[in-house]
Amino acid sequence: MEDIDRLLLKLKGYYFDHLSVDIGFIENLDDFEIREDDVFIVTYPKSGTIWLQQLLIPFFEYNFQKIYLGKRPSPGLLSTHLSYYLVPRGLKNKRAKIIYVYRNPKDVMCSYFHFEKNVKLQFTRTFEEYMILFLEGRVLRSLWFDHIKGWYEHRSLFNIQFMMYEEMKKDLRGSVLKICKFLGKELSEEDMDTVVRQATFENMKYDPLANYDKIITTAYGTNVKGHFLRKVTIGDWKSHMTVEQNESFDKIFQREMKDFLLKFIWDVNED
Ligand SMILES: Nc1ncnc2c1ncn2[C@@H]1O[C@H](COP(=O)(O)OS(=O)(=O)O)[C@@H](OP(=O)(O)O)[C@H]1O
Repeated sequence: MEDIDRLLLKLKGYYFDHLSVDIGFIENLDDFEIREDDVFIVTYPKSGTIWLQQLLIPFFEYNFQKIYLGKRPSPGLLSTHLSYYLVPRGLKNKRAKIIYVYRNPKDVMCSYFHFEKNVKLQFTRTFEEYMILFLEGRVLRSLWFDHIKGWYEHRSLFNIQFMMYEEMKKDLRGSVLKICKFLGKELSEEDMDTVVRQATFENMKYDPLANYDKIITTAYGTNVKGHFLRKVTIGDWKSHMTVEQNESFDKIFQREMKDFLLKFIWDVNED
């Protein structure tokens, strides 16, 4: 598993991408200026980052225009995969709002596996090997368990709203309403329809500005296979994991997530 370590760079106890990390920026992250009208999307990879961006960007355009264009030229919407302890001090002072999106980790793992396989030429892992790395946190952005537990257990430090990918999938409109409430904004029925419509899979899949395929090709080259919006489903893990793999995953999950309060949805038929 040595080549994994060549692709990853551990800084401050967290795995970054060796090729693209800006070490100076990470070293000085604590001082990064946070403005009160910033909104951060925080996720472990493959949990719905781009989806949330797609929801919030039109949302800002339609409703936050005055605030954003008048007050600050830089984007007020920022996304990060960082662990709670690495983010700027200003966020820990509850200066800005954070939306944390989480997804059941079996589907995260499968989505991540395909992503790595499709974009990285050097990636030769089998699913079995990747699962071991994922469960040990020897992947880009480190251990899923640490990420979600860190953010959730330190939630009182932040102005944070937790959103579940699967709930968004089952009730996108209800999820947008929840986000509106958190951001203290009201959408007209018409704006709500537009926001929801723009963030549906059907719209994003064929919109080159939303489906991320071009961005991925620019970042990783034209050898990239597959599509960024891949399965967009709940329970895809069932078509990847053997019964034994599932049992060993469950064992680790139960040990790591004992007493954890947030619930997860593992199956498309589950409420
Ligand atoms: N509109 C919509 N509806 C449902 N699901 C969606 C949507 N947009 C993105 N996705 C799915 O989110 C997965 C990618 O997650 P991220 O955006 O967090 O990836 S990344 O970490 O920023 O690379 C990836 O999941 P998989 O399809 O399971 O691979 C995307 O398909």
